[in-house]
Amino acid sequence: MTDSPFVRIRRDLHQIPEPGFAEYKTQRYLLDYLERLPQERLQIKTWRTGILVRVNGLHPKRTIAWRADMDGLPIREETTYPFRSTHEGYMHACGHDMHMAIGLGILTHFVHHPVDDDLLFVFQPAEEGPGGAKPMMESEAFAEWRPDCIFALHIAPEYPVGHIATKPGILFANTSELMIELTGKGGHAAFPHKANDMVVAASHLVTQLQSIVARNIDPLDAAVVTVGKIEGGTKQNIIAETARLEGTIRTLSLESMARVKSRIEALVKGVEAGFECTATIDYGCGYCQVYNHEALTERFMEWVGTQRPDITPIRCSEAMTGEDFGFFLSEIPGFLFWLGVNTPYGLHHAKIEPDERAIDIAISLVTDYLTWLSGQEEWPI
Ligand SMILES: CC(=O)N[C@@H](CCC[C@H](N)C(=O)O)C(=O)O
Repeated sequence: MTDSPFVRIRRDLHQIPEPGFAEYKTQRYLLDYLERLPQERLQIKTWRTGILVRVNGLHPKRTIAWRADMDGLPIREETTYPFRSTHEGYMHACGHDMHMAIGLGILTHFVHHPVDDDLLFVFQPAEEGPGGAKPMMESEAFAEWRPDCIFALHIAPEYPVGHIATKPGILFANTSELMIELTGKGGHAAFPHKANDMVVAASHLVTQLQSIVARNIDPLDAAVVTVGKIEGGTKQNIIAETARLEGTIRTLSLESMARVKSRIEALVKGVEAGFECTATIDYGCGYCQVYNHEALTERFMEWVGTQRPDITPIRCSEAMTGEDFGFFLSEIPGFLFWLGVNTPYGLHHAKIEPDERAIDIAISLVTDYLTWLSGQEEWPI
């Protein structure tokens, strides 16, 4: 049992993870909660499966935004929780249940303790793909309440509870999804010379793709090419006519992103020639880097260090994670920080169990920070 209403909310949300742009039950749950709050200062709009909530300030001159993402992942949960996912094959394995509960906690605080400025809470769908941030930011609904600055957090399994980590400038990488379809000629397993086997072609391609980061990219300009899924063939004694690879590309620079893509295209052409097959490449969704506003982030780290002795701020390195929050930061000053949740299993792991004490810590940290920020005449923007 827990006394914290926001831990209970997190557990409720944990049980209903949904794919991007299909967060129907999640949206309903959040709306039901919002509708039970005192309504005097609240304005609520939905955008697709997302929600925008404005908490009107006392003497508003500016709008400060807080963003939480909403979608789950196609992972079969293996936690020890009694409140496991009830959606078979889906799990909140990237902490978005924590992010939403924290978002509601911060919002609830300001409903009862308004500050001068208006606050905008952005519950954003489809962070894991195909990306809700960009279309949401381009929507009329968002334009009407466009904020002056925007902030977010992401849970970090590797940091202890009570620690946060961030840095000015680039924090997360540029990303692109990668889907490659190979089509050859199927046939009987006993007559390989009469077929073009796409399981063999795909296996060669996966191995060749590993050479891009090792041999085509400056080692000081980090890049990642990960193939996370392979599908091919239908039965053990049938030569596979088709195979499909699904993966993701991560780079710190846009030059490296272009270079990785051109090398993938060259290697795929080579496989087409070498294995007498045809191939298509689809880059799916791509996110721009998370680039933290330098002065705002420096000031935040300094503020945590001086105003919150219970919290340890860590100046971390950049990570090859992707986050479509980068699209918000490409136009609106702000930053994202990691929130320590101390668990041995990483993000996207079926056994991840974030330490829930981080929820109330984050709510109190962010409410304090936004209250302080709203009280500042001048922002370092
Ligand atoms: C924080 C996090 O884990 N984000 C995801 C974003 C994925 C974007 C897209 N589906 C892709 O795979 O490129 C991540 O995997 O970093």
